[in-house]
Amino acid sequence: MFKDTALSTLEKHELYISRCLQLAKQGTYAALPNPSVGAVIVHNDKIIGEGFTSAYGGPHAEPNAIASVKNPELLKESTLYVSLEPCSHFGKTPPCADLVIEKKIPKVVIGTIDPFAKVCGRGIEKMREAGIEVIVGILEKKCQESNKRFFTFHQNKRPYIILKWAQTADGFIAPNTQVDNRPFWISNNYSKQLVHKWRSEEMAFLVGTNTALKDNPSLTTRDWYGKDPVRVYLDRTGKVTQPNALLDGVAKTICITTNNDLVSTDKVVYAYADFSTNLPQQICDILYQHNILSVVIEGGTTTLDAFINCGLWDEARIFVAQHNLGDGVKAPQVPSSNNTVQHRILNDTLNIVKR
Ligand SMILES: NC(=O)C1=CN([C@@H]2O[C@H](COP(=O)(O)OP(=O)(O)OC[C@H]3O[C@@H](n4cnc5c(N)ncnc54)[C@H](OP(=O)(O)O)[C@@H]3O)[C@@H](O)[C@H]2O)C=CC1
Ligand SMILES: Nc1c(N[C@@H]2O[C@H](COP(=O)(O)O)[C@@H](O)[C@H]2O)[nH]c(=O)[nH]c1=O
Ligand SMILES: [Zn+2]
Repeated sequence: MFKDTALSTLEKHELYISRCLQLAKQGTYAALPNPSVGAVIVHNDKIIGEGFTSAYGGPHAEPNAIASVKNPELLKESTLYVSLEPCSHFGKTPPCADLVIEKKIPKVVIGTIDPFAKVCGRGIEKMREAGIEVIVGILEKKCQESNKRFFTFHQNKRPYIILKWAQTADGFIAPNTQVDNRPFWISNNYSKQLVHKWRSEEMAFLVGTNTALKDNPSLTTRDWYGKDPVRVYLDRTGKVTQPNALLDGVAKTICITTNNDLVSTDKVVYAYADFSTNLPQQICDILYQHNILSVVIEGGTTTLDAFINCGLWDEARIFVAQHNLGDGVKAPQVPSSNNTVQHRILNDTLNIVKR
């Protein structure tokens, strides 16, 4: 409640949309591949209802916020604040724009328009046609950033791409020769656990052929609670064979290959790519077709460099350990960015670089 308020109308709009963003954060990963949205219902400068998107397939933010209002009679005199345009289509749930109209909410303030082709302004249009006052574009950039995977997917027709690797202080990701079938570990156990948290959050993890062969990686979520990501590996000529861990069938796995004749099984889905030209873009197209909104490129350097060289990445998460290796597989380098944040994880440094 604003008593003796000095806030302008715009400041109030920004305050409530900020609250929507706080709420939306709680649903970010569970809602995928849907966006996570926050909604706040305000009556006479007082919040009377709040909600955010339920786990995928469940109700959206608006019905959750509406259901939380104790006295539904007040809806007719309230403003609905929502970080993303209310939907206008029948998906897993009915259109939220219809519900807003049905509940006779007279005013709606929206953070940003929905880039999804089936909505994309139609929710706004529907509500305006029903006589609702609709304001659009409050904290627009922040609202888009809050659903960066969803926006990248629908606007750029590719997943949000996170490059990730661990390197020694002197810039190596592995020794030249390593014990077969086991990764050479560089980062510490807490960093490793954080990576497993990311595995539970992002939709896919991808490795190159040499990494699949040398490390025999599982790419599953073991040191954190949650789902496994879709595992993706490159295998131009069919070098990765049983008993590689990537073929154990415990999680959906996509093999990108030049072999057109391979028939997908319950363990591996084969996807064709021409490795001689712009492979990263083809990988993006394949992941887009599989409805994958985010991918972590785990390495190795050849694979990471391929994405860096064609500018196909959004974020890099680089663990730097304190010890040296002297020689080995050189770590990739991303162009320096003034959008870099550094975290300390015991004796590791984690640099998060955004393009
Ligand atoms: N510290 C860390 O965070 C990590 C370390 N690693 C280490 O990295 C090392 C492997 O790195 P690296 O040798 O660079 O290999 P990669 O794992 O990146 O695999 C590269 C191979 O993939 C195939 N390929 C073909 N075309 C492309 C293309 N356009 N882009 C990418 N790959 C292509 C090639 O194999 P082909 O010729 O058969 O087609 C190529 O040699 C391992 O020792 C592993 O342990 C790996 C991941 C993370
Ligand atoms: N060596 C190294 C990493 N290696 C990455 O982890 C993969 C192994 O995954 P899993 O088999 O599921 O444990 C491996 O193939 C490579 O992609 N990661 C890191 O965070 N730090 C490290 O020092
Ligand atoms: Zn909706």
